Amino acid sequence: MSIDAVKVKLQIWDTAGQERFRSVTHAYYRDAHALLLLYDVTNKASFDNIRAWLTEIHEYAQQDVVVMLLGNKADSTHDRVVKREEGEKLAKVPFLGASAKSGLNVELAFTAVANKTKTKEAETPESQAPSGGEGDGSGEAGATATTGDIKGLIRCERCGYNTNRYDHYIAHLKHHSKEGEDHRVFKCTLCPYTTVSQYHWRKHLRNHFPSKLHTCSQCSYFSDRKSNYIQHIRTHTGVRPFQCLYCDYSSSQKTHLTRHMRTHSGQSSTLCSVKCS
Ligand SMILES: Nc1nc2c(ncn2[C@@H]2O[C@H](COP(=O)(O)OP(=O)(O)OP(=O)(O)O)[C@@H](O)[C@H]2O)c(=O)[nH]1
Repeated sequence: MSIDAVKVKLQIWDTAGQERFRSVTHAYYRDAHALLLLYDVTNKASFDNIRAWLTEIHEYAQQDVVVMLLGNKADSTHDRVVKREEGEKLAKVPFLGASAKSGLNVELAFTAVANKTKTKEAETPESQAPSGGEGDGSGEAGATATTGDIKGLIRCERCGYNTNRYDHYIAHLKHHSKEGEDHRVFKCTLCPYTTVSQYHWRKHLRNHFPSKLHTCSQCSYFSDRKSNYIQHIRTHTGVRPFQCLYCDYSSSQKTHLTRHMRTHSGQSSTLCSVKCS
């Protein structure tokens, strides 16, 4: 397949899933660059087996192997016994609902792992995502299975921005190509989420702080405590409202002034370095 005008050759091995073939399977995935792990959404046992497969992968596959979990037969909405959320929650690997019958997300799954494998192996940071790979969004119970399902799979090598959506990634790349563009990336310090959109960043933070949150308009700082936020803002404005009574020292933070004052009172072994040493 073609990824960003680069031809990527995939050699695909369909291994037998049954327990009795497991030892044969080890040999297959030992040298694999990527593994697509499938279960049948109409068969609970196949889903329950996934944990065992993940353990095997952890034990036998290459450490940096690209793994993706697929909940197949998404078209069988009436017979579904494994909810989509269960698949998403099962492992910290990208998940897609798929259907070999309707073709839902089949191409996307291969494109995504090929892209990830290519990016991982490329020495240069110039790797880019493919421009296609849209899922048709049909067949998933209560949810649309689209490109948006591959969590954090696509990462911008230039700035660390990562997304689960190709369309967002492509939009993100434009930030790098525009001359003079502000390359700010907004990061969540509580989880790996990053975005170039301040709007989405604020929206995301509400997941962590549903009630009150103060976000800095100039950087990725946020706090649920107003006093901390006000203190942070002074790092941008340069305002230093806390003045020493004995010398020229001033600080943006009260705690810094308190520490400084000890140099005058003799409580600190350090001497004041501003004027009165
Ligand atoms: N409805 C539906 N049926 C499917 C889908 N994929 C596979 N099947 C059916 O599920 C059955 C098993 O498919 P296989 O491709 O043999 O499954 P497998 O996992 O390769 O089986 P092993 O060879 O035992 O590992 C067949 O009857 C397929 O027609 C799908 O996406 N939707």
